[in-house]
Amino acid sequence: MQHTGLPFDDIRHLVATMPGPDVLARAAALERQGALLKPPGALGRLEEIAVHLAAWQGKARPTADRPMVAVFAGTHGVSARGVSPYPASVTKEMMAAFTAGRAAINQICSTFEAGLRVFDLALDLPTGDIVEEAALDERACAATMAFGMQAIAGGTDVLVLGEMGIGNTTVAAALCHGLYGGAAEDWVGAGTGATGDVLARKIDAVRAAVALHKPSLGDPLEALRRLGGRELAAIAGAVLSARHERVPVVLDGYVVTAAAAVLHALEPSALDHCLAGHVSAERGHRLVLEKIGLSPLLDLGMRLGEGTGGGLALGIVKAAVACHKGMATFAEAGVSGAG
Ligand SMILES: O=C(O)c1ccc[n+]([C@@H]2O[C@H](COP(=O)([O-])O)[C@@H](O)[C@H]2O)c1
Ligand SMILES: Cc1cc2nc[nH]c2cc1C
Repeated sequence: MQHTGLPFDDIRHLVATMPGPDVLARAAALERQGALLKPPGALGRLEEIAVHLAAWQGKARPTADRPMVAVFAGTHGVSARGVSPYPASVTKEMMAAFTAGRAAINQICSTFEAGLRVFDLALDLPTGDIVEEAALDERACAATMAFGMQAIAGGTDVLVLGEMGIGNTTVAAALCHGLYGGAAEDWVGAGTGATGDVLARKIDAVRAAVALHKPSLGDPLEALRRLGGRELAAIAGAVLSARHERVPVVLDGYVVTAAAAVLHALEPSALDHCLAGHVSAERGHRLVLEKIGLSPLLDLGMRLGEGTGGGLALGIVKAAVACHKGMATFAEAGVSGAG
């Protein structure tokens, strides 16, 4: 990696040198898909998913044997403005629940035999309040992105990204509003259940934060450090390192998608190795998915975060891989093809 002084330069270099899909693996997977015991296309998106994994893993026979859910947790200065019904202390309390195996994401990981890693990103140190200052300075943002690159350490074949952070649907909304414009209201939803005054403060905070940082928002990494937070920076780093290590990624809800959108804004092909696990019920999620050109696998009205929607989509990913791997071909089964 080049070291030219400014921390974001290293990130920009990683974005500029991302590998593309393995076209030979993709062609081989497609050829097998065409020979399997089913009318062509009859497995719908399961077929696309298997071929996507083949192309981005660089394997003619894709795998989902060692899936990993990585949950990044951060604390947000803006939460002191009363933009969430819950106090910031819930973030740490939920970390204890993840460790004890008692949160929703633990049950989803057990269901699909996925690993779970939880990362505490300086939870005692809230980021700057985005309405008054940048969430992070450049060095801290780049360092946190580099930290997020650990998500795939030790080896995994599919990475699901999740997050935990009271107040982070406010920063996700600010980031999307900063990247894509529109009105603040287009990007702000209930989060953990904001209504009335809480929701009004949330909309005001998003509008004010974007107005304050406006002159710098042409650079997506500046948008991330000014309007985002530690878990969002780590998620962007994890998406980027997964690309370099040929690990396909499943995105979770609004917050994870907003973080990934930063990379898409830097380079439109940056999320080509990603699948959208689901569309959450959070206002803004469907719109940001449209902006980055991803179509969600599931739409179950979920709005929890933690990687739960992405983790649930792992079940579909695993089934897609199992069909691609285990089905007989027409020739093997001795079944007649179409006349
Ligand atoms: O990602 C989503 O779509 C999503 C939608 C609603 C809530 N959340 C979760 O709720 C928390 C943030 O909500 P809030 O109201 O505190 O901004 C955070 O821990 C997220 O994981 C996440
Ligand atoms: C209980 C609770 C669990 C969560 N998981 C992700 N965000 C959350 C927010 C709350 C409040």
